[in-house]
Amino acid sequence: MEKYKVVVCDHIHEAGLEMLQNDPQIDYVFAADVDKTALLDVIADADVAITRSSTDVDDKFIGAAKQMKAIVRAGVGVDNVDIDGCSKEGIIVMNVPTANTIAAVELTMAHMLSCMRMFPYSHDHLKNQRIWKREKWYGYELKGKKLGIIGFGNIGSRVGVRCKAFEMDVVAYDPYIPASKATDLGVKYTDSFDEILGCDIITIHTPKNSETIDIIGADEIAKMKDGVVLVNCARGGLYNEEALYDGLKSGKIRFAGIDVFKKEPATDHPLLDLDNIVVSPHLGANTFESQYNIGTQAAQQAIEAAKGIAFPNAFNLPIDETKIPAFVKPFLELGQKIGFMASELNRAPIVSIKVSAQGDIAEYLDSLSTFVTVGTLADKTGDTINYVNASFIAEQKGIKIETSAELDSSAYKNLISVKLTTDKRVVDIDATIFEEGVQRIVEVNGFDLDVEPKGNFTLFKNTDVPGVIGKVGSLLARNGVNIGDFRLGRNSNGEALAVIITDTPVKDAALSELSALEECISVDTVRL
Ligand SMILES: NC(=O)C1=CN([C@@H]2O[C@H](COP(=O)(O)OP(=O)(O)OC[C@H]3O[C@@H](n4cnc5c(N)ncnc54)[C@H](O)[C@@H]3O)[C@@H](O)[C@H]2O)C=CC1
Ligand SMILES: O=C(O)CCC(=O)C(=O)O
Repeated sequence: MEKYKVVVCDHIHEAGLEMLQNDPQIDYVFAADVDKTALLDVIADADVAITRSSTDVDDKFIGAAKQMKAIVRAGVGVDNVDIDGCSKEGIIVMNVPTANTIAAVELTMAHMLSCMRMFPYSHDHLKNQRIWKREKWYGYELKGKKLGIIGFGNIGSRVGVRCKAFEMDVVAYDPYIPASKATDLGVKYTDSFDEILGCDIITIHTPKNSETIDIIGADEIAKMKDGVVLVNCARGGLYNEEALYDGLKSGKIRFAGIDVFKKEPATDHPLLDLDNIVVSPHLGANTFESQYNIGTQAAQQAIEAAKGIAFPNAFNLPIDETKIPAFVKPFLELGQKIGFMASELNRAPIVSIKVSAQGDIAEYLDSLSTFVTVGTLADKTGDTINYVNASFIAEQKGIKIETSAELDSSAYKNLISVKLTTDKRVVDIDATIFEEGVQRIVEVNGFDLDVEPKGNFTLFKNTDVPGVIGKVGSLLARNGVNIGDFRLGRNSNGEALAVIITDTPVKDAALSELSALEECISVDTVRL
């Protein structure tokens, strides 16, 4: 069995580590406590690395990662990942985009309220200095204040919604969204940065890049209202730190709530000397809920990437973004996944791969076919497959690749089908993505299904007679296997196909028992 090395470079939730531990094909190394120089040796033969903001993926890291296929940034910001450098070495960079959104939103609210009511200071006064001085702690209300949000993405937009509930007058500045994204939420949209600078409170939620570094500097602060409040729970350096310090020192900025610093850890930062600032040590993602979500999603993405099943949330897939619209990208990922699934269900020398598409995605058949081929051949040909060499390797192996744009005859807006022919049999899988981004396998070998391509799959085909579901259920229970989901498809030949998704992989002994059932036609497993 092929094994893959995944190095966890920073702390992630235990549940994510367990997922890596429980996958028989993954050898994982927990290196969060390893010194960053020693880490370079640990990653030398790694297939995938999971990183957070404490690990910079810079030229040293990339140079040391000789076999790396992918990096999963367990969080949103990839400003500490050299994406171009990774692309040059063929390393795919992924993030986990929305798992910590709510945690960052709520921390922003905590900072905003702390700035208005100064309660970290009054808390310290009472708790640590034992002073009861109510007249010292007059603050301000959020109600009626004008809030300027710079960057109206996942976090900024949710901050906007919460601030509307506080009866604030909310205005968003984000040149990369349609105005309706704000106005639909009852938030005013502006394309005037000066309007934002004129607000009572300003909060920023953009990525950190060449356009946003120092987006607020001395000149912008000079244009602000006296007594403005600034919040930054996005990235250090979006507000120029020297200008922020001067503004706070002079009292032009009344208060600031800051979670992030240009250089972290920031234990010796001049901003910490001021007494009109509330700070936290980059805690935007620090809730148990978000760490669970990020840890498990990062582990899932790392497993999929290591095996070549899919590269979800990738930044640098070899796709020309100007030629391939955003809605097609998830279908490419899905195509790779069902290509992988088809080849796992049909483990024999491959004769041909046929990729068909219906709907608007049919225009992008060549790209779909490349991704399906990568998934199908991932680690099955003894070669390292990537998006550049996939069709070349297929050709070298004598595998015929066919594509076809089908007529729109199905009930689905877009449908991708993979038909994998080996010298033993044919496996045919159809899949789609619904409007909400939900991936679904809708047909396997002529059996209609409705199942998410994720988890430990056992495909049990049987003669369609009464009592089989009960037998299969109790057999698995006897073998200590818990069923998470059970989907059934039937055909007109008196056969049924059960797709059983289990919490843990079904072991060989149980598979043999399943095959021995008199109704059984075939049993296959695949882990996605
Ligand atoms: N403090 C913490 O622990 C955390 C920090 N973050 C950071 O928060 C920030 C926002 O994250 P998300 O909302 O998830 O990202 P997102 O990608 O959903 O939203 C970012 C928004 O910024 C906009 N934007 C880009 N350039 C802009 C510009 N020049 N002016 C105005 N808007 C611009 C984009 O159009 C987008 O709508 C990121 O920097 C991320 O790294 C995220 C999670 C936790
Ligand atoms: O967990 C981390 O590394 C911090 C979270 C963060 O800043 C992000 O997701 O962008």
